[in-house]
Amino acid sequence: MIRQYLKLRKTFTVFGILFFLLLLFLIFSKENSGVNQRSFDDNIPKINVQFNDLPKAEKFTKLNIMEEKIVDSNSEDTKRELKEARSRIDQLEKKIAILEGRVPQKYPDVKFLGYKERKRILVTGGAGFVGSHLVDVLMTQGHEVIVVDNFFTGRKRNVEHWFGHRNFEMIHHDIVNPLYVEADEIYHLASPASPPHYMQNPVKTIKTNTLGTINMLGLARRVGAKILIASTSEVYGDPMVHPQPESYWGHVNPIGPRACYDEGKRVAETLAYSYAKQEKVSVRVARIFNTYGPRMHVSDGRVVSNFIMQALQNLTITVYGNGQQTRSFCYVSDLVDGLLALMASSYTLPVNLGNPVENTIQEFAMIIKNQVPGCRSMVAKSAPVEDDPQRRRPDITVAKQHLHWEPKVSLQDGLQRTIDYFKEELSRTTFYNNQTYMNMKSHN
Ligand SMILES: O=c1ccn([C@@H]2O[C@H](COP(=O)(O)OP(=O)(O)O[C@H]3OC[C@@H](O)[C@H](O)[C@H]3O)[C@@H](O)[C@H]2O)c(=O)[nH]1
Repeated sequence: MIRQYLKLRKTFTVFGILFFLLLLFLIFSKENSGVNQRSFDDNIPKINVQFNDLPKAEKFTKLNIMEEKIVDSNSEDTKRELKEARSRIDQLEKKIAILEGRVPQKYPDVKFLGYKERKRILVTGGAGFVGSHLVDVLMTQGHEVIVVDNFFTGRKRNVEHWFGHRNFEMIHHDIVNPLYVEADEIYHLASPASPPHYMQNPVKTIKTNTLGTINMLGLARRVGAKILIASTSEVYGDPMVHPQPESYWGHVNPIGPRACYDEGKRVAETLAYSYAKQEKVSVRVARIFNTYGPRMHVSDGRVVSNFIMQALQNLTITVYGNGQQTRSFCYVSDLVDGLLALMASSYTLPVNLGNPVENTIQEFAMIIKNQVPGCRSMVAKSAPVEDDPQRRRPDITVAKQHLHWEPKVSLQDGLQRTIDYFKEELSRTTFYNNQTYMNMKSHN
């Protein structure tokens, strides 16, 4: 009797284990298929999903049928669209292959650094326009880079070529809330920088530059990191001294529409030197003047992107006010070199980083119009912007003397690279707009 009971118990135990294993198998296979689906959905634009769901052969059959019809109709526009569609499909196929692990992700070349030279560097706003270019250089130099961004104005696309790299980490986080990570250096760039963007959400802008800066300075103190604060030429306001040296205290309207940014950055500087004095934090402060280059958003709203986008589409180039206000434009790679030089130097007071070549905005509109081949845009004046600084040009004596830095890229070269970038962005946007339209038509 006892023997029979033991035999029966053994049998039930074996069945129990088998049943448990089966359950585990079912759960895991379900989760894995979910992960694949998620990463696919996250990375492929929604508008293309239906088409991309088709097997490759079927896609090309579809395209071939379209192509035959197009050859018949002999429409140049449609032929161009088809060519773009083919290249997009190719790109998406490659992306899918990488996501499915069929081919390894290819990264830009990265130097190997030994553990003594390799630093862990935090870049706040690292998915933004300037931040992402800085991240590229730091990664290429072989450092470990942690990007923190809340994607208010930054974009994953700017850094997606590093996704999965063992030296790269991306944290979706708003620095208005505390952050606990280990770092040797912090580049604190997070903040909207385009006037229409920061004016659209002034409270958020001032919170980022005050609370966000306190959090980053607190982090630097806790982990003993050196920190570089991205300040701005806007701390000089509408300047009464020209060109502006670092010793100039500025002329800022504390309650005007730009105050959230100007005063936010002024407080950020004050905080930096307070932490340096009281908590012995090692700080660097860069006063960044107008910067331009690839990865500016097409709807960034600043003058360079606005004028180039208008010129490329033969739209009216809108000069705000009388166009006699001046600016000096620095190409983004020059700025990044300046930021790196400042972080590496022992100079702790604020440093102007910008290109001293100055133009009126009216002249600048003509420069861009002339550099876009076949541009038929008119240049027209529109309402002035409230509190718009009338003159701006950096005095870069300090940067030259202490960082041995000055800009190298001419306005013509920099603009050419930027125009090429916006051309590509425009064809991308047109393509997706057309896709949406085509999809809508096929659904009707
Ligand atoms: O379409 C436009 C856009 C802008 N402008 C004018 O062009 C000039 C430059 O304007 P932007 O918006 O590019 O930039 P601003 O110089 O006003 O501010 C910038 O200063 C330096 C940085 O810190 C920031 O990136 C940003 O705040 C202004 O006089 C503006 O009124 C136009 O005439 N037309």
